[in-house]
Amino acid sequence: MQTQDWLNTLAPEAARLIDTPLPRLLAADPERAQRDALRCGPLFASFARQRLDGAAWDTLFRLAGARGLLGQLRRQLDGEPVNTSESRPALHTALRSALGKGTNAEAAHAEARKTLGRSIAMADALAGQGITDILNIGIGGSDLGPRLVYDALGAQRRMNVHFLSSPDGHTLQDLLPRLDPARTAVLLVSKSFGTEETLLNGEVVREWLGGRGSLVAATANVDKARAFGVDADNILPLWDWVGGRYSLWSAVGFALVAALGGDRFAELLAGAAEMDAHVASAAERDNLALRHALVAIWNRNALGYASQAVLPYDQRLRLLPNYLQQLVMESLGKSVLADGSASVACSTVPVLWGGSGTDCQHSFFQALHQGTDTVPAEFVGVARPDHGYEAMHRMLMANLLAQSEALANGVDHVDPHRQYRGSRPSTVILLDALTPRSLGALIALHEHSVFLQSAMWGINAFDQWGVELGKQTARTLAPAVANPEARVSDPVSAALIQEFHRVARG
Ligand SMILES: O=P(O)(O)OC[C@H]1O[C@](O)(CO)[C@@H](O)[C@@H]1O
Repeated sequence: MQTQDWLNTLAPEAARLIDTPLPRLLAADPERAQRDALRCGPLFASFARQRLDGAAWDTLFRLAGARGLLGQLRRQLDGEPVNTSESRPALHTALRSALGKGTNAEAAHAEARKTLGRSIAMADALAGQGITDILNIGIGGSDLGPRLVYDALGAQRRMNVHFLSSPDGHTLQDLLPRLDPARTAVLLVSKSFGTEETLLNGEVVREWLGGRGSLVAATANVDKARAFGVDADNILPLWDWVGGRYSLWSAVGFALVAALGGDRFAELLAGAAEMDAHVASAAERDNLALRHALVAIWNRNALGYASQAVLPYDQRLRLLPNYLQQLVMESLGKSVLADGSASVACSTVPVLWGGSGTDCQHSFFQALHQGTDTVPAEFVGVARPDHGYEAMHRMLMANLLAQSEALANGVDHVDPHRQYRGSRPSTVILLDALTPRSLGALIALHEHSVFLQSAMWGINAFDQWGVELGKQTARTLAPAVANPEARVSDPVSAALIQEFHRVARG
């Protein structure tokens, strides 16, 4: 089925529902609260407040079938070359699951198990040598995943982890005086070992180490890591079949293995594997990732919503929006078909943004409730906290639930300033507790949803050519930033660089 055909099929459903108030849909079908909610292990999700009714869901499931979405997911799990522009499989699922059939997937899983064993042994050895701190140097997928998980689960840790991503000397200036080179392991994380920010940060820190401490690398480019000065024994491999933003489960997560311990890292993998198994085997209507993806498609392509807010109501998950920004926007920010033959005939990625509750209620929620644009929201809460302040947790939960309800139901008021239109859709995800297992499941759910959305749109979720031009342009401007005499062809850049030199050099 072609894009225009499924768009045409959705259009009458959208026309029927776009002006039907969500409270009316909810009142007409109270059972949707139960029917449109699913659980997988420690994760429960309710889609009942999406602006959809039974007939629209039926249509979406029919289109998912016609586009073969779950069949395409199977191809990804089995190691087919779903990353078409780079002719590679995308086997991040093999890092945690033995679900994939066929030689590619099985070999990938075996490699991953072997490397995990090495990572655990190396991390234990570092702990035994009195290493107290890990400095994780990496950016994008080599930073955001470990950072999210460490922030979420690092309260119980055997080592501290510090993150250095951007080439901003302020971070280093603040960090290095607090670290003892003899008790710090520096971890260079770069799939390519060619990312300029990571290499520059690495050079400065290597000098600071001065031969003390340990230098460890996680990379697919072992030769470059060795040339940089990392001992072969300290290099953990990555593979071209894992995309950077999907690589948390590999040696990219070495800082987590070191800080949380091998057992808790294995639980993170097990939580993701549990979600993999669910998504690979659940029937369409019971399939959490498919539901999640179809809601995204509905909001983007049927209702035309151009942005999506992610709202964790747990401070430990405050980095979730940052993490999902890369996962979603780098994966789905595409406008050509996977085979490059044509432009996509529909809108693709929404702008993903967000912040943690309840702080966000006092910053941007005004716009969510009364702004002219509707922004679908995803609330993420945790039922059982890891503290004993019950009144605080009750207040946090009451606010999460209230916001989803208020956005949906709105309220009529004679004063237009106090009028809430309502009908603003949201999904509520509740984790039983914040554990490695539930966090693994939550992240894997989003990975699968992203792939299913890409399959609906016919785009490649696993390349990121869009980030290359900026990198190349930075290389061409670098000489002029260093030397005011160097020629710059773009007149605006030339003027900005002159202004920079005028102020910087005094
Ligand atoms: O791990 P590497 O190769 O240093 O790349 C870091 C990040 O850079 C990107 O290629 C984008 O610039 C991401 O996809 C990736 O996660």
